Amino acid sequence: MSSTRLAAHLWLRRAVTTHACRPVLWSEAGTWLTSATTKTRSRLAGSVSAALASGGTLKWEHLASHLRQQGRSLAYWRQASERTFLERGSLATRWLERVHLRGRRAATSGPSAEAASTPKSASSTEGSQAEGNASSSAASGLEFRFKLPDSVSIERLLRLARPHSRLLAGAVAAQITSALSSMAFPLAVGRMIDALNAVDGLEQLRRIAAIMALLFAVGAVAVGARVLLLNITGERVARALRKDLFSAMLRQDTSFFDARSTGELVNRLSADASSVARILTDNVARGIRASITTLSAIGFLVYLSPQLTTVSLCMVPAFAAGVALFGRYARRLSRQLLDALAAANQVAAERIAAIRTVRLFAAEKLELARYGRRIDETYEIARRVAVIEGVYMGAGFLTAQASLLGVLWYGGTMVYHGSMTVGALTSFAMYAVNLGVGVTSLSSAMGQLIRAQGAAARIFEVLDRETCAAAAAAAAAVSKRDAVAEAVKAHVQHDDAGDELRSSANDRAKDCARDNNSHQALVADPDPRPETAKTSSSRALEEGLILPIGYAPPAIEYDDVHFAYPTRPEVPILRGFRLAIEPGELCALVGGSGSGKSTLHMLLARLYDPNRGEVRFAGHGLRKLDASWLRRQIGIVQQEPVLFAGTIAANIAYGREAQRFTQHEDDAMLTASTLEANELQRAAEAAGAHNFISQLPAGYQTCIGERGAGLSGGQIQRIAIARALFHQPTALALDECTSALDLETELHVLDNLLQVIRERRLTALVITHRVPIMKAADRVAVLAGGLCVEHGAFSSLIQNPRGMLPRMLLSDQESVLSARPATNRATLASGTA
Ligand SMILES: Nc1ncnc2c1ncn2[C@@H]1O[C@H](COP(=O)(O)OP(=O)(O)OP(=O)(O)O)[C@@H](O)[C@H]1O
Repeated sequence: MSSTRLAAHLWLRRAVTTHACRPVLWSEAGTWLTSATTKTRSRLAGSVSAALASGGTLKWEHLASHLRQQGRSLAYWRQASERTFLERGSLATRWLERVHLRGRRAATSGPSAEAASTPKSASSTEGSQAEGNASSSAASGLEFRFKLPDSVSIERLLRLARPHSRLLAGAVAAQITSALSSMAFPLAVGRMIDALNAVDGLEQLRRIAAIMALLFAVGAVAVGARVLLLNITGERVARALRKDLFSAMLRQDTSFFDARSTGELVNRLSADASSVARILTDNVARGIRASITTLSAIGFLVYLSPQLTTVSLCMVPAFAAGVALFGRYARRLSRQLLDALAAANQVAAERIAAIRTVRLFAAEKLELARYGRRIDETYEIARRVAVIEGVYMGAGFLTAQASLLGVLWYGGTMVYHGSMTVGALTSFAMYAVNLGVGVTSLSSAMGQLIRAQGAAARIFEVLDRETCAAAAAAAAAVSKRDAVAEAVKAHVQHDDAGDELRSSANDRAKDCARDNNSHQALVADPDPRPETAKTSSSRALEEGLILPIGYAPPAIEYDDVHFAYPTRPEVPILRGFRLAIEPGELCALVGGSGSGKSTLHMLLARLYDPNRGEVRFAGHGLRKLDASWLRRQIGIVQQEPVLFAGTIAANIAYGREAQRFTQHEDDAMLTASTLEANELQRAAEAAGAHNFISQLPAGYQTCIGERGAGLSGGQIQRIAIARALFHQPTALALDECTSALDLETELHVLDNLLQVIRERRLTALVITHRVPIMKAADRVAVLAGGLCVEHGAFSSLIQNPRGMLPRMLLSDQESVLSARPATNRATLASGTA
């Protein structure tokens, strides 16, 4: 095996074994990877890790064939000099996501996928790997099982507590103290019994009692300290886990959320995190205490009678075998139980969030039954857990009792023959009981720890999942050093900022290129707005490229964009969409329902990446840009905007508040009241929201409920528009954002918006069915069949009798007219279409 292939092989193995999976056909991967660059390999490593972490069963043949395709494409990519490895990596990422989804479907569709992945196939493959025989592996259609781990290693679980090791050490010290103080008790009882026959018995009794009183006092303090320290440690572990988990969730790409429910994710944050934390800390302490009890009990037993100790320990091997069996079964059930509970919570969370819909359809009974079914499933698994726990604990108890009986019988015989005192036998029996308690408690702690592994697996699944965006960001960081200098030059030339600014920007670009830590690339800032209002800030963020575009409106370009949603990879939405919007141009986007108009916005904001082709903002491929910066540039108003519970002012200021927080994180949360009231009002006026807001009792400080509860649909839309405008974007992406308004208000709001777009010279991509907007737009683009079928001025498109636009408007009009009473027809025909 050549050194490159060996490196590729080692890489893939590392990526895969990290997630405890069984990979096959190493040599196949090696063959392809020899032609890949180091960077591509590292990208792909991330992708494979992500796919593995997400679980499912992936078909190796898919992976192999796609790797080959990637190899072919690589030659093409090499020719296209302006494209970086980043795109290649990203394509690989997307493909792996698709394979992952296929794998998930295969896993859910039946046991065949599972069956195909036999240990035999794995081992035979490892054999082929050792041989490094590419041809034999290529011919094979073996499967390669990406298995979601049922559990994580106990070692990894224990590592969660490492940052709190001091507290934990305190708790352990307290635990040891309390365990040792109580371990002296049986010895003291034996001595007391034997003292009754001694000459100075009373004196001995007094002395022993005094020592015991002291030990008990120390033990009581130790118990209190242990409980306190353990609780605090548990809470700290839970806090850290939740923060890490939430942060990992926020980092995930949008398709991650398409495939998972809110309830399930919230369940991981709440139940799983606290279960892991509590079980971890409680059981670590309990396990330590049990170990001390067990070991010291054995020590005392050996000290009192080695012969009798042998009798009492003869049951231990049988018990250990029981523990091992129980562990395997309990781990699997524990994971199933958590999954079932999460599914039940998902139903509850979704139905409670949509309680109005449930009521309107009088579906309470249906939902109760649905939830009941889920909970019954949970109960069924919990019942099985209870049964095996019961059997396990019962067997443990029986072992302990049998061992005690053996001690009493055999020890009694020894006392009878005079080879042991009554006191010693009493002490021995008590230590034997302690041993039983210690072993039972140790095994129970192990059992709990095993169950925690199941919950932890659900948490690590998210924590370990590398996102497409993260992969791209990492790649961007690598390529940014060169790109920043290039971009600064390009944009300063593009901008009207003048020679002075240009030279300053170039200076900074040179500085930046000199800077080894080019994550901190600073670029020129010709933006005269106050620091807090800048959207094209020169501030360096950690990831991607930040352009110094200042007031200059950006160009937006869709270049041969192909796209299918990751959750439905087989349904193409865009099939080579091309559209170039000039800086400061207002483009109206028209198309049938479901044609992919909103998808174009999603791609522009980089909530998804195209499968092929590129979206460019201000001349740069989106993958090269810092995603947060990009999103701050674009004011998006979705068709059904979502508001958060809080004041109206806080909702309007949301984007800017987030920006400020990112830039001055130390300042803690900025409240809306600290933000500029006048500007806020201007944004609301432009959105046509000021009038109704000022009529509310608390005006801008009026509190609204979750998802804007307490406001009408039209009011929510207007606040969302104000939120987008207050954000100070350089581009606007509006998605039928006035559809909930009455015609008069809508025209008023649209009028304001058009004025703002013109005044601020915003580049705008407005999805609409409204003729006034199409007329006002510089250009109308028509989307059909995943393509831009025509574009141009409204006046010219509408006059083309064979064009799409007239047909589309006509069919819209006809469907509206046929649905309305005759009296409205004339008005609608002349007013709207
Ligand atoms: N998250 C998603 N996952 C999978 N498919 C999706 C997703 N979002 C949208 N789609 C599908 O993509 C297609 C285009 O959706 P999109 O929302 O872009 O259409 P649209 O043109 O904006 O429609 P409308 O005018 O009705 O809002 C639709 O067929 C839709 O079912």
